[in-house]
Amino acid sequence: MTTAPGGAAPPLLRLQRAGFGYGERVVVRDVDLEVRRGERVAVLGSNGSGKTTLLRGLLGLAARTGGTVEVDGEPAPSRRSRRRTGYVPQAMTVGGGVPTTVREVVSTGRLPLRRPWVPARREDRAAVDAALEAVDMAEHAHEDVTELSGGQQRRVLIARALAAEPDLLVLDEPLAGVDAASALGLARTLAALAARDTTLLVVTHEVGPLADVVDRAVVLQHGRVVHDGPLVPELLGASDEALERLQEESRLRHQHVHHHEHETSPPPGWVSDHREHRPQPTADHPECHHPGTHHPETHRA
Ligand SMILES: Nc1ncnc2c1ncn2[C@@H]1O[C@H](COP(=O)(O)OP(=O)(O)OP(=O)(O)O)[C@@H](O)[C@H]1O
Repeated sequence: MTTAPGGAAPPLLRLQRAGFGYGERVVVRDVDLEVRRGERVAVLGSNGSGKTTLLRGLLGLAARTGGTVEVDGEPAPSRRSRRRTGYVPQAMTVGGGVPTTVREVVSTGRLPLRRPWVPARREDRAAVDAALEAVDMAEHAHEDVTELSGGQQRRVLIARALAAEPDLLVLDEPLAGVDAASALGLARTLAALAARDTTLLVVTHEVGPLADVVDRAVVLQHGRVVHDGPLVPELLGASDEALERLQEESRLRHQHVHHHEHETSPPPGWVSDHREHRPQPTADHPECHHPGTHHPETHRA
């Protein structure tokens, strides 16, 4: 672990005023986000709000249009940061008709750490075993992945990411596209990972099934963070409409706070959406400025 000059460990992930997009198009902007070791953070937001782009951006799979990304205090993405970050993409299943065992798929997660042409070492096999155990798929290790349910396949992909022993596991909609029973199994798997203090960043539409897993929620709206804090009850089972309502409440609160000449701070978890909704500093009100810097640990439940 890298240690900051002051001696304190940096957050595992730190985004400062980060923006991401595609070509000329900026989709996510001005994101300040810190994830500390052991935190389990859900990224919520309605369709098209930029959740996947945020994940892809911090992994270096979408273009960074501004700001900075750091993993463990070092600029990311880098070779090192990629190794430390496990990624389970959205709606991906394993298949293609070629019979492959669960163990073979999980073992591919180990490849970035292995030297070419060198057979798997004992620690490689142990990491694969541990990953299979972590997602409760050890007893299926020799089965053909194409014959597993969608939920089981998703668990195999989580295990593949875990096989590289990442510090941070990033999952995009892990519960999407599987039946209710499989979603429950996956939620249990994630809860088991959470119990082992795995650091998780999970994009999800529905945080309800993950209520026991995540300890913090970040809500995106139109590519900006409008909430970063505890998983408040309004967010559980939040529909797109509920998220829109939260944003409107946030906007009204900010207006109210501003109207009262900053007598009070926004309630915990509410992040200033100052670009769109808050007045910018003017010659008349030079003090009217709301830095976006946010310290998540002050917002934990
Ligand atoms: N490869 C791409 N090229 C150009 N624009 C893209 C690309 N991928 C996504 N976008 C656009 O970026 C915006 C945000 O998409 P993104 O997938 O990040 O949202 P999301 O919140 O994850 O949505 P959903 O919940 O539907 O998955 C959308 O308007 C989308 O059209």
